[in-house]
Amino acid sequence: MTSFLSARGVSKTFGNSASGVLALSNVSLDVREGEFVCLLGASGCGKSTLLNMFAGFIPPSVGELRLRGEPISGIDPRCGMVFQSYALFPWKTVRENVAFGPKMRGAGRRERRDIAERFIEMVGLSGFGDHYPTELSGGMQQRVTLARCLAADPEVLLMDEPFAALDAMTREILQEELGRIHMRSGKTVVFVTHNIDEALIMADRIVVMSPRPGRISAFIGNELPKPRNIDTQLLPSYARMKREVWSHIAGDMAAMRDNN
Ligand SMILES: Nc1ncnc2c1ncn2[C@@H]1O[C@H](COP(=O)(O)OP(=O)(O)OP(=O)(O)O)[C@@H](O)[C@H]1O
Repeated sequence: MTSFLSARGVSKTFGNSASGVLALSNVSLDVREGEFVCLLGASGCGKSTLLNMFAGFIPPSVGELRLRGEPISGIDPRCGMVFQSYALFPWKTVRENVAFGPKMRGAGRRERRDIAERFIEMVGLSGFGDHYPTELSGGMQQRVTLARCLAADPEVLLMDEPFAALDAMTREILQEELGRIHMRSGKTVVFVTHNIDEALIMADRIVVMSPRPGRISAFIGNELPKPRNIDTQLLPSYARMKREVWSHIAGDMAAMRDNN
């Protein structure tokens, strides 16, 4: 079976090979269509580097990345990226921001408006279509970013710590909402985080990464029942999973200390 999104033997060195930084070493990963994968690990283990390679922003030094069996050789409209900072057009309204993707692919005025309204509603911002980003809170701006990405209808959502800048309560609400949107849309998601709870709430599968050099140290399937929300964290199975994930991360950190 051809995997939907894959990395095969991928390494990345920044700078020249003699004095450069080996950010990723021999990473292989297969993401199934519709799967929600979290890349989890401490700072500097290459999570963003791997995500940026899936997005086609940077090429690997060694190895290959593929989407639907085709090599990823540059930025591909089938992949939508959501960053930690909101990256909205400040001079456009919420509706215009969300309608940007459909406009780029040639949708007419009416269709653009309908699509924008649908996604604005999906992220819980009905009534804010005429507002400008600066008139919204950080959490609302991140909802707009998510709506804009979804409205462009990418096959894969690549998300780099999208909720890291938000307060804890807003983050939990948006995690729940993204989980709901994922269940409904069936999109494939690769989501970077260094937060174990976030990975446990969001992921179908957690890919634990460790630093120096960045590599994958464990794949952990997450069978916690869905939809997941704050109550999920009270389940005994949640505590068991958290202990399992933490034991991998703590093991990696101990190994790193011993090597220093
Ligand atoms: N453009 C670059 N030039 C040089 N080194 C880089 C570049 N991008 C990343 N690196 C290095 O590669 C390594 C992995 O970085 P990366 O940002 O992928 O890690 P990360 O796991 O996403 O970290 P964080 O959680 O802090 O964002 C780090 O040592 C980093 O300094």
